[in-house]
Amino acid sequence: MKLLVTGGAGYIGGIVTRMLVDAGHEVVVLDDLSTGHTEALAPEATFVNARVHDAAQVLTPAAGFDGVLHFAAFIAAGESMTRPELYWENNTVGSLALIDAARAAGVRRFVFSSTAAVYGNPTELPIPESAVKAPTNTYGATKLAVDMALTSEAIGHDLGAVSLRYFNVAGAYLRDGVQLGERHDPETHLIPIALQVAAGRREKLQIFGDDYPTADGTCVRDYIHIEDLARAHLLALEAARPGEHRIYNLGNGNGFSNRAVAEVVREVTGRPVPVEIAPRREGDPAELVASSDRARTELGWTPAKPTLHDMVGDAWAFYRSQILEKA
Ligand SMILES: O=c1ccn([C@@H]2O[C@H](COP(=O)(O)OP(=O)(O)O[C@H]3O[C@H](CO)[C@H](O)[C@H](O)[C@H]3O)[C@@H](O)[C@H]2O)c(=O)[nH]1
Repeated sequence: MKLLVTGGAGYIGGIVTRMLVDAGHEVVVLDDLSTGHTEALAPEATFVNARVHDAAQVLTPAAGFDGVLHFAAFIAAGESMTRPELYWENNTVGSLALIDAARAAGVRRFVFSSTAAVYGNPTELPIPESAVKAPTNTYGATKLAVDMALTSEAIGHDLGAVSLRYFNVAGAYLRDGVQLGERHDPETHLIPIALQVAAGRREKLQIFGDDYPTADGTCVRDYIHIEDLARAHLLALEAARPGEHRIYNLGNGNGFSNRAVAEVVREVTGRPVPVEIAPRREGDPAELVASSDRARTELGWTPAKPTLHDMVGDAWAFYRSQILEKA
């Protein structure tokens, strides 16, 4: 297929692009490099430096695109509470412009990066796709709005849409001499920050809140390896059917508290990770654990690296070779 990948210079979009190219697809990457890195771009893909808002410049009827995979977004849940306008403008307004462009260009398949954050504090665990959607942060709300727009688009204009609701993505892609991993600036995600502490680049890990209604009082998340997550995108692309909006949770169904994550980082790195309890971060749900039964049944998706040790091990290998050794 000829595919447009937005956010292909990011952690997840960059890795999915490699896998799409390896599978024989022709890929054009659209990314404004606002948070992405040129090193993450797959050399086989054509790169266009533009915002998703301007996708119509590339996504023309004459260009003959079969599908769009839409990763480009702002993703820091904490920041989305202090700068919500950025998130609505980039994540929602930008996505609506992209959907318009896709419609005008006759694109039949659309795979969207949705999130566990759409559920807010879940009323049932593990969380099925049918659970109540009540986001507690703006990030989740901006993504839920796009999910709803895709449902309308599938019904109204026969789009084949798939939303993949990521739980917490971790690990790195370490294959064929290519090393791609998580690198945000500034870093806000738990595992990369804990690795910076283990590496001595940061004094301590601040854990945001220990008074949540969980076993040890810290928030609980369900981690998924980037390779398993990426593979689900290729399956989703094949599964897209005109007039249907399919939605799949992607996680392993195992909850790890923030304290437990710090412990796994200590075990894997063999280094101390001093922890300090800090105030809660605005907008954080207490516990997010996925039921991914639908993805397993309908997509035939099976995670190959379900353990947090594997994820942290790969993230640590990436961090040491790509960040510490090149610094
Ligand atoms: O220095 C830190 C960083 C994070 N956390 C805590 O660690 C947990 C995980 O936080 P992350 O920022 O790593 O990720 P989120 O759980 O906020 O994940 C959200 O954002 C992700 C993308 O960034 C995914 O989309 C995911 O589905 C969505 O829920 C949260 O309890 C957070 O408060 C800390 O205690 N200290």
